Amino acid sequence: MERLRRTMMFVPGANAAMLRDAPLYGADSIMFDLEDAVSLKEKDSARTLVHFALKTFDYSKSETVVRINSLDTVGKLDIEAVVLAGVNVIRLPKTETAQDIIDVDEVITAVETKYGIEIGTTKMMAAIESAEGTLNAREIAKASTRLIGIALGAEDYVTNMKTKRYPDGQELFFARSYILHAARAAGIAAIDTVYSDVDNVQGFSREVELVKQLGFDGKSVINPRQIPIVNKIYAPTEKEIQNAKEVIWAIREAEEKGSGVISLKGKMVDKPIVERAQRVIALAKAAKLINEEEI
Ligand SMILES: CC(C)(COP(=O)(O)OP(=O)(O)OC[C@H]1O[C@@H](n2cnc3c(N)ncnc32)[C@H](O)[C@@H]1OP(=O)(O)O)[C@@H](O)C(=O)NCCC(=O)NCCSC(=O)C[C@@](O)(CC(=O)O)C(=O)O
Ligand SMILES: [Mg+2]
Repeated sequence: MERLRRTMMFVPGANAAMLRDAPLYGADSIMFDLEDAVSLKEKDSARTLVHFALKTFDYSKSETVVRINSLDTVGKLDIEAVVLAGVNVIRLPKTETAQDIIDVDEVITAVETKYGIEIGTTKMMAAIESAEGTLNAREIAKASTRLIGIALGAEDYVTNMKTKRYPDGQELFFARSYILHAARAAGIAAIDTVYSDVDNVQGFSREVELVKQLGFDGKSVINPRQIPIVNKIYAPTEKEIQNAKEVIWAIREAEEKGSGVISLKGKMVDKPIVERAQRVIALAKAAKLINEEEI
């Protein structure tokens, strides 16, 4: 079953207390930031802190992600420190081209080789934060077998587009749609961007509803208070769960009978319906609306 990534929580890499407490909030992925949430003079100490946090604290209930700096600054040092500490995923910010991904992939391979780590262990994500990156999203999403997803970084993107964020999100519609299509065509995850106004629960909820409707796997978040809101919106309804269970039971029955055609209440059930039902069940389990053994 594919991993759920409803929430990917940014944790500033220089904040030791936040690094320690990050696993308490139940984010599907914890994203330690060495890039824009860390000032220039704290880059080295944040890298060391994140390295030791990864080795010391128990993050096993979440996926661990580190947002590195670009390779033309201190990115290589970031990669070495976090690959050695066993991070699950490296997120490259401000990805412009497929070559950016290939370059980072090569550095990761060199580090894995140096430390005897199996090549390919460390996965990658690309954050797309500009017009150029958006237009290249299709090639970016297929640039490395390490890639598990691509994400929109909307604050940098709207700056590049000479606009700002509006409550209805119209300014992001093309980027969201294109990034989502690029991710789906490559068979990887699509993660929506952050919502910076932490206290605006209504605005945040509206945005989560929108990106769920579009098809995003989840959202980058910046504060633990945003996690239960995303989880609640991504949780399937009772009716959706019941329908999904009936679809799964119908496939099982068809398989037992050796029948290739699945029918439910007189209607044919085909592969996409089964896939959607499986995702509903995975989301319901993650939201603890049904237990693991139930289906
Ligand atoms: C927003 C705020 C200052 C609010 O502070 P507040 O103090 O009001 O928070 P409270 O709710 O009161 O905190 C209650 C308790 O939770 C703890 N707590 C809070 N946040 C926590 C957290 N993140 N991790 C662990 N712990 C946390 C806190 O320590 C306290 O613990 P305790 O004292 O024990 O009770 C704070 O959250 C925060 O700093 N967020 C991270 C910001 C950040 O990383 N920005 C960079 C990434 S975006 C970017 O770069 C743009 C982008 O690149 C994005 C893209 O690419 O997608 C693009 O272009 O769009
Ligand atoms: Mg950014």
